[in-house]
Amino acid sequence: MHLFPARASNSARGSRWIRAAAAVGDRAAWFSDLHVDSASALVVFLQQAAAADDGGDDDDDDDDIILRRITAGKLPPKISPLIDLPLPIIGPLLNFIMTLRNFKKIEQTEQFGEVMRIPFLFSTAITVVSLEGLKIGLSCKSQGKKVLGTQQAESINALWGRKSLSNISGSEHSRVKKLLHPTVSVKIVANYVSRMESASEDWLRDVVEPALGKPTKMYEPVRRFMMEMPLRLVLGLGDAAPEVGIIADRRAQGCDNLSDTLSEMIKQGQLTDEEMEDQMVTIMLAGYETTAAVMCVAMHVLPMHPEVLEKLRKEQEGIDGPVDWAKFESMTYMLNFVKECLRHHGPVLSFFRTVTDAFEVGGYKVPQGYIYQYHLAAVQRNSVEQPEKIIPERYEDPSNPLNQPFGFTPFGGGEYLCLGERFAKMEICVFLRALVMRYNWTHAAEDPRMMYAPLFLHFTDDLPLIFTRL
Ligand code: HEM
Repeated sequence: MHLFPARASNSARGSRWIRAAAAVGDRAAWFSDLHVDSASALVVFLQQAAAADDGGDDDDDDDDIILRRITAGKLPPKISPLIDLPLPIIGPLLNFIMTLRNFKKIEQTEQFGEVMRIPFLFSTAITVVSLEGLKIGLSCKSQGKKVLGTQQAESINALWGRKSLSNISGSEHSRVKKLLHPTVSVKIVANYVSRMESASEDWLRDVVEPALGKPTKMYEPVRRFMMEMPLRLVLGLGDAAPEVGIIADRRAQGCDNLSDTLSEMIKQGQLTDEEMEDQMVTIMLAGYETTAAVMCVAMHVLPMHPEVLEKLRKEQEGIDGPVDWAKFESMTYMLNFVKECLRHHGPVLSFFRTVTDAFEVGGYKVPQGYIYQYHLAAVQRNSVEQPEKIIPERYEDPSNPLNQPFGFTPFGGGEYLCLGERFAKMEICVFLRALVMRYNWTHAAEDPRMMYAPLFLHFTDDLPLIFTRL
């Protein structure tokens, strides 16, 4: 599947993308430096799309979304990554960086306890690896009182936008989120099931088939693949949409017959253009790396769990294609397997909030003004027996801690609960169905390397696998 065909059918869009991509080059490097890897990868993807899309006139580029933002000089000067704090004291920072590696956090907890303090010169972060800490982080409340507010690095703010769901709070956040829910409803996401199925089949044909029998690095190709789907969902790109996701053009041309997120937002007529733009950028960035990571975790664990693979195949063999929403919902074993992948190596390590009011966690006082880091991945992984093992049946047992409130939170919770959960699960299940029905595979490297860098799970050796046809 190619989102942007090598020859663009028409268009104003070619020149716009090419000019913006040219301007963006060094900014992409800026992002890589900061390890804001997802932004960097998306920029490269867009540049390549521009290169493929070579037609066009000299239309103005007012509406280019990510590119305009990146080239508009809105970015803050280069300072420390992630939480934009003043210069740190070296020891704690090194410690902090080291803990991002895989599940070192769990080992650290054994050494230092579940609540750790990271002093910086002018500020302090508290990092909490416990269920109690997670509950406070997700609900933003302690003992019923609101104690946490949003906290994003200035660099992320600049890229995602000040009106991004991730950067707004309180009644503004509730209003925008309420308006966004219908744009990712079952009705909308269901439209993408068959697209995801055919896109997955095309992708397997293009990427896996030519590599049969040879070690092939899967992580990067999967990531690139997963960049395309949010762009389709959000902007309708490559589908019926008349233009490259442009708010003004879309409004002018009418979108009554379109059902992507942007068209739905325009039809609602309740969000400003800035609000819509920021949500689109947010969804594009939030929506691909996470999903790609889960698909790769699935590919990583399945060769070590042949009994699970067999059950997955059995379930899928009982479901005739093509898949639709009802068939997707009937994939209960597959859904439970995907949950296990999310538990085994949740794609999101942790999140940050700002302490707006002092509170206590794990017997420690957390003062106002501190930064609060709560951990999703490590807490969940630790919450079951035999955490290394993939056991989809865990989700069938109501007494399992995973099935208790806050027991399973890879998509977050509370007011900031992931907007794309439904879409993500559909994408992953439909992709895995296509994969397990066609191939067997083994690891080409003995010890696949995974790490959180900085907050999202990455396969640093690109997950080399060897596929054979079933
Ligand atoms: C397996 C895949 C995914 C995982 C594990 C995941 C995880 C998360 C988590 C943990 C949050 C909460 C952030 C916080 O507490 O501040 C979140 C928020 C969000 N996610 Fe996802 N996500 C995934 C896929 C997606 C997809 C596919 C989309 C879009 C189509 C998406 C869009 C969003 C948005 C817009 C938010 C912000 C919600 C808000 O602030 O109210 N995510 N996600």
